[in-house]
Amino acid sequence: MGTRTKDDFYHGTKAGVVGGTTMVIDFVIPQKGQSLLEAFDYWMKKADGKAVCDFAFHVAITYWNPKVQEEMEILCRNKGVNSFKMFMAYKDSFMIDDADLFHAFKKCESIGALPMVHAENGHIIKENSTILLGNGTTGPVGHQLSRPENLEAEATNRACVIAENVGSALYVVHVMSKSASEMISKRREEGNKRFFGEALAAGLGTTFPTDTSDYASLAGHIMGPPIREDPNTPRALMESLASDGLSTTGTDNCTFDTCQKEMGKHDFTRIPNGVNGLEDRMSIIWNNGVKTGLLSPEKFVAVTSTNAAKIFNVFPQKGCIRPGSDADVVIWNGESSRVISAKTHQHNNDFNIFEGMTVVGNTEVVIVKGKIAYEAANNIVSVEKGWGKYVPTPCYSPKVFRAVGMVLAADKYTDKYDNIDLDEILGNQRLYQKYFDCIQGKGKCTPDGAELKETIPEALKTECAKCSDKQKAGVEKVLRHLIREKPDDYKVLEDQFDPEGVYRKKYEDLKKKVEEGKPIEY
Ligand SMILES: NC(=O)NCCC(=O)O
Ligand SMILES: [Zn+2]
Repeated sequence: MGTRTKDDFYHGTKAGVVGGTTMVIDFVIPQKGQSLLEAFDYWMKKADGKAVCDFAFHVAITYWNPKVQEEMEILCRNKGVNSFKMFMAYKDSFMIDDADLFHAFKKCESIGALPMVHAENGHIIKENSTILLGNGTTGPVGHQLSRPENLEAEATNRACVIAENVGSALYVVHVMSKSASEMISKRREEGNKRFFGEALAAGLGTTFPTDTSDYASLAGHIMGPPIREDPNTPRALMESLASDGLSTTGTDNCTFDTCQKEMGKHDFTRIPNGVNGLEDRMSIIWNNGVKTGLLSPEKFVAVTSTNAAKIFNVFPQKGCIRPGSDADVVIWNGESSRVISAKTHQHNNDFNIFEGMTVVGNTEVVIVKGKIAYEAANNIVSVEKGWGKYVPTPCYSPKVFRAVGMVLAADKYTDKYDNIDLDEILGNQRLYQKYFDCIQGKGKCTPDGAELKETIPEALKTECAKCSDKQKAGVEKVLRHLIREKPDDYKVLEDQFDPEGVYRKKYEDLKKKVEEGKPIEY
């Protein structure tokens, strides 16, 4: 905040790739009052041509007004952004209040996006900080004292309560304490599978140093919410991942060097918040999760890759190895060991929070979109600057908007027209043309045609989440017919309903399946 991170998109993604991460989702953070679209474009310029693996964006909402709402819609519909982060901390800069959180969550729900929160009570942090500084506690330990675990748990619970009142989904980023993780896991156990929590490499892999004499080490570990001192926290967070209480693992990779961290030498509130994690995330999770018996290798894949790909709606392009998926492949050696050090890491930084730790479980070979990018054997890093491209994350992620029990009867499409004879329409050119003209807005619509026209955009985005089985079969029939018999009409509809090409990848998969005569999976 107020100072530039050491890792740019080149160094950050390179570190990620060497460690086995083949796609990143970064946070676009607009300044208060700045256009969200302008901030998005600025971030795109920072990433494009530099990233060595694919990337996507979450966009932060740092203030609230009608223009923000409009821009959220544009980002969602046309730019491939399906998640927005709100800060409950950083009072007087990025924090927004509960009413705005309520409205932002509501907006997300209405446009098929996922609201994310940084959950800490910013008001109390500010009051605590003032008292601590007044008492002469100016060093990094003040950061920890001003942000106790209960402020994270309280805000996490509050975010859940707000989302429950709105009826929205929720994703809590960087969950750093057991009590905060329990706020989410409790809801998930009760059946709300639309709430998700993310653990970080930092929280799973280390604790805050106890040697209070080493400023560089203490400041190097400063982030929000804090890395906890409690030695039980890393295991508790890993157990939560194992039991499906938390769903994903990220890094919030945000590195500052020793010199930048010096900014807060005499006032802990001025220490830039952020630590590394991208390069070591996978090894930390294997070492502390799989080697300890808490996670199975399958669960390791789920929490490091597949779950995130599904939640952010880039599955099966990412998050699995299948015909048609991107060839992002990590060959993993579950027994090789390495000592983590800033002297040897790929980050553009002089500090590593895992310094000196021996981790078992490391990358052997990393392939990014079909190209070998790293070979451990001879420590060959052959990443290519700019090889990474922007991956749109389409709204209405089925994982978020079609979670168990979410689609209530009232959320289903009407069954009024379920008995219409599709074969008759598709087999009769004159009848077919009438429907086709109606959908394009070029001709009059029958009531069922009008209903269809209304429904198509959402049904395509949600992969027919609100369709009954019968309706899904009908959709499949129509799509097959269009792809096989009317490819030009299919193209017209593709241009009409996906002008920016945000959903094209999904359509292409579907098209391929139809061409291969395979059933469409919903
Ligand atoms: N986690 C962390 O301290 N990152 C910097 C900004 C933020 O809190 O999101
Ligand atoms: Zn944050």
